[in-house]
Amino acid sequence: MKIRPKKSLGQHFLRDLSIARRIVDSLVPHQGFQTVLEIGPGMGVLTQYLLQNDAYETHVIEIDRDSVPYLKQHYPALAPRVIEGDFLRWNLSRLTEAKVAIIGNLPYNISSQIFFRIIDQRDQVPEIVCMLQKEVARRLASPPGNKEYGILSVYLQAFYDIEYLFSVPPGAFDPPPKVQSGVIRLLRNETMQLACDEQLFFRVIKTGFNQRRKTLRNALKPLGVELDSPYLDQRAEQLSVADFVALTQLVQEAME
Ligand SMILES: C[S@@+](CC[C@H](N)C(=O)[O-])C[C@H]1O[C@@H](n2cnc3c(N)ncnc32)[C@H](O)[C@@H]1O
Repeated sequence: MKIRPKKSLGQHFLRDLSIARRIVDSLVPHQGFQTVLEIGPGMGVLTQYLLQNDAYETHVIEIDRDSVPYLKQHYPALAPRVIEGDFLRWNLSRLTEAKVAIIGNLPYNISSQIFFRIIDQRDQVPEIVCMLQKEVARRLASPPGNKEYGILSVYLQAFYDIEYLFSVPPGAFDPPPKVQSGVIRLLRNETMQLACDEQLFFRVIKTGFNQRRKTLRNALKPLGVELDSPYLDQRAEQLSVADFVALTQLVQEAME
């Protein structure tokens, strides 16, 4: 018996097995993790290939109550490692204190929230491979100076190197989504420590992009600080992560 797809849970089941294998093969096991957590396994199309790899132990977290018994029945070896729960309310430390790689064909309606949760737990997450709406995937991997570059691109690129891997057409799913999909890989950039206050960094980025067509001189007015910097003549979408770090340091000094 198959699971009837629920729109509210963003369920579009991948039915193209060659794509499923390609997604799982995109994980780079030498990243120093022995545990993989799959978000939203559904009927296990990715899980079946994850279970074939002995380099790591696979766990899954699934919110759908119909999916949990399905997975336990079809993959008995996985049964003790099926978590019934909401990833957005769940801490990785409940699973292990060690590193955990994350994989998933994400529910597109909550993909940004999933990334914010991962950023909060980033020191435990060396690698993420996921499929999401193509437009969002492109945006996250976009370099500065591009219209696609936005708030979440800068937040994530501060901590991860992001690579757009390949696109997946709607016909590969049941039911087909209305949009194209894209697969990305994020590798934790250990060398880059955030050399500024993190909360302020997030605030500067958010404020700058809130009025992304304006120069930062105008867009950052809500911060209420007097600044003098060439960055102010640019727009938020033109600044790299390193530029935002430097700008945040200037804002911090001006606030002191
Ligand atoms: C796009 S489907 C992918 C299903 C399966 N991995 C596949 O590729 O066919 C997204 C999956 O995420 C699950 N899901 C939705 N919200 C979730 C949440 N907050 N936590 C965990 N799983 C969730 C859905 O029930 C669904 O199975």
